[in-house]
Amino acid sequence: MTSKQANLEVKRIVGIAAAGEVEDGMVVGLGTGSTANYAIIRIGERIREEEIAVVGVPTSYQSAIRARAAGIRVADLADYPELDLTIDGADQVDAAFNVIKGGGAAHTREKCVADASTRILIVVDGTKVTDRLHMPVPVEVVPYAATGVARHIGRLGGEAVLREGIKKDGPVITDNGNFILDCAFGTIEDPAGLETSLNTIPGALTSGLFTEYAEKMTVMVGEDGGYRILTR
Ligand SMILES: O=C(CO)[C@H](O)[C@H](O)COP(=O)(O)O
Repeated sequence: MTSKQANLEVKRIVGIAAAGEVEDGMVVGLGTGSTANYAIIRIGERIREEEIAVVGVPTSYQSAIRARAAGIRVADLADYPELDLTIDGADQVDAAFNVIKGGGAAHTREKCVADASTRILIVVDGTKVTDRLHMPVPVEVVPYAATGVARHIGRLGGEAVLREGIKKDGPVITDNGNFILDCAFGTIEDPAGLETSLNTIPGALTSGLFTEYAEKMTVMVGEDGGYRILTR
């Protein structure tokens, strides 16, 4: 097995475990990315096997497409402004449960759904757990303001790089029609303060820093053929 296959297997195991937390009658936020996809597939299987009623609120076109394919009834956040549970992946999680998301450029909708949820289950592999957040923070920006936002990021001590597509020439366009700036700050000493600063930049829609949800968050870490619950 290659290391990529092994990593996917870890994501599969933890995604399936998270789907086990879904109960009959729940409205569930469906995160974006490879780990969340495994949870979506398993929720669909459980709906058929156990005849449970679950409504899914997707966080992206990707999760909406996957949810429909899995047989999950899909609804809008506007239909269900309060959710029982959200299952989502992450790119980095620190010891205080501050999280960086947005590797898939879906963090704006992911943050809206997380905010509306009573509980958040974050599903990651062990490589994403760190003492201090240090990876670049994705910031979704209105294209008109991208240059100005990048200058603000520089004044905050960061370095912003416009994300470009892998299978598309030119900038990545989010599900909301915006650009992504990946903003490197080195080790982030004050994640909550940085999130607040990023929130005040005109034209910056949403940062991938999630610092306000630790109280309602459970972090499941896949490893060694199983998973563990991270403690804060
Ligand atoms: O934030 C995200 C998408 O915007 C993803 O949840 C995050 O990038 C993790 O993805 P994966 O489970 O594929 O590693």
